[in-house]
Amino acid sequence: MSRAVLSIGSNLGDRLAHLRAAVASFGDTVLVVSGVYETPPWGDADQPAYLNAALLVADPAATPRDWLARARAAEAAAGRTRDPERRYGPRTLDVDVIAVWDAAGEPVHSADPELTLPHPRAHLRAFVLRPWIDIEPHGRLPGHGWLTDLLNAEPLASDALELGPRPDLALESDA
Ligand SMILES: Nc1ncnc2c1ncn2[C@@H]1O[C@H](COP(=O)(O)OP(=O)(O)OP(=O)(O)O)[C@@H](O)[C@H]1O
Ligand SMILES: Nc1nc2c(c(=O)[nH]1)N=C(CO)CN2
Repeated sequence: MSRAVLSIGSNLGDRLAHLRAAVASFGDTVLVVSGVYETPPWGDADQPAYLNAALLVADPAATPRDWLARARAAEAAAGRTRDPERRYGPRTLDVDVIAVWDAAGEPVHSADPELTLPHPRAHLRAFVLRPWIDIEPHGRLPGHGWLTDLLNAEPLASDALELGPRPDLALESDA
């Protein structure tokens, strides 16, 4: 399994530092990094705004489970804290595996609750789709279609209008 799109987000502490550390933790598997977007909280409005970004990563040796394990390790390194009572509550770092493609370029599909692929809520989240378009303008979310169509469809269109890249913030893959 070789290629994956990851979504990273933070809304607690030094948000940019958490995102930079997440990118650094993926080392030389990182092919492309999106801009940084400040986004309104999705799913639970009573929390600070997030910084979100997307990464394209590749590693010929990595299985889908390896990407999940690396995502969890990055979250742990950021000292991720969560309120178990709040499903979509605030966090220092969230790293989600959005989609994975195998060595033949075919999208991986999985209904395993531990690793569902593509991510089951990606198509509902402008904070995932908008940064992803930065790194793959002609990308498709497997099973759902073109990223640009999804982002422009209701009900995401109104969310998307609030999303703006923060040109003052940048992620470096070797940060
Ligand atoms: N594609 C995926 N990427 C990341 N985690 C996943 C995925 N599919 C299933 N999971 C599982 O989801 C569980 C909850 O993950 P997490 O705490 O990051 O969720 P969340 O960020 O609160 O919500 P969401 O999954 O909607 O982003 C984890 O135990 C993980 O195993
Ligand atoms: N804007 C935004 N909202 C969220 C995010 C996120 O990364 N960005 N992550 C969440 C955890 O599932 C819940 N809500």
